[in-house]
Amino acid sequence: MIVLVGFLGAGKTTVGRLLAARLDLPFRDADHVLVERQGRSVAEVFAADGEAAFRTLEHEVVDDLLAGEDAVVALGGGAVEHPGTQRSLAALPVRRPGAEVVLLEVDLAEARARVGDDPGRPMLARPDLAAVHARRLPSFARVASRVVATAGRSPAEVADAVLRAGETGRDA
Ligand SMILES: Nc1ncnc2c1ncn2[C@@H]1O[C@H](COP(=O)(O)OP(=O)(O)O)[C@@H](O)[C@H]1O
Ligand SMILES: O=C(O)C1=C[C@@H](OP(=O)(O)O)[C@@H](O)[C@H](O)C1
Ligand SMILES: [Mg+2]
Repeated sequence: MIVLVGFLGAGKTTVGRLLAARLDLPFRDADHVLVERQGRSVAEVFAADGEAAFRTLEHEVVDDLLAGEDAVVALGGGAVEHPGTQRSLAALPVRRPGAEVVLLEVDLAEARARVGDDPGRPMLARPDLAAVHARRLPSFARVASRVVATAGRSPAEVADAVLRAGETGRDA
């Protein structure tokens, strides 16, 4: 199992799909599963129930995916903010030997350039997005067993780097 973490716009969903095709594994995206279960979009859940409720729903989805079939799993950028999700990710290598949590790195400016003002990503409306980015960095670093830079790389090149990083833990 490969689990992709990283800030919104890092390319988790895009690269995850490519990786799954290369590895001949199913692709699972926590946001897609949540939307399917809720019958509502991410933006609708944020607007009606708030971010804290979204994080609880997200945690349930992530735990199910981490315990489920072998797959490439893309998480949402804020999943690591939930303490239960942090614990589940930290426990993954023990529960599933060989499983990897891969951090796709992206700085805030690049992330913003990639996603524009996508109304499907309600976090973009936050005035303190820079602080959100900064406070997630230690959580990403704590849970990741591999780190892959995405700046200046196409999604296919990032997928290559993820596979290469399997040998060293870092792609550079
Ligand atoms: N390495 C990359 N370089 C440039 N654009 C990218 C890259 N990876 C993803 N993108 C683009 O950035 C946007 C966000 O990608 P997405 O896969 O949804 O990221 P995430 O799931 O991490 O939020 C999409 O428009 C996607 O095509
Ligand atoms: O950063 C965040 O808090 C979020 C990121 C989104 O996923 P992506 O990282 O795939 O955009 C999605 O889970 C939701 O909009 C919240
Ligand atoms: Mg995504």
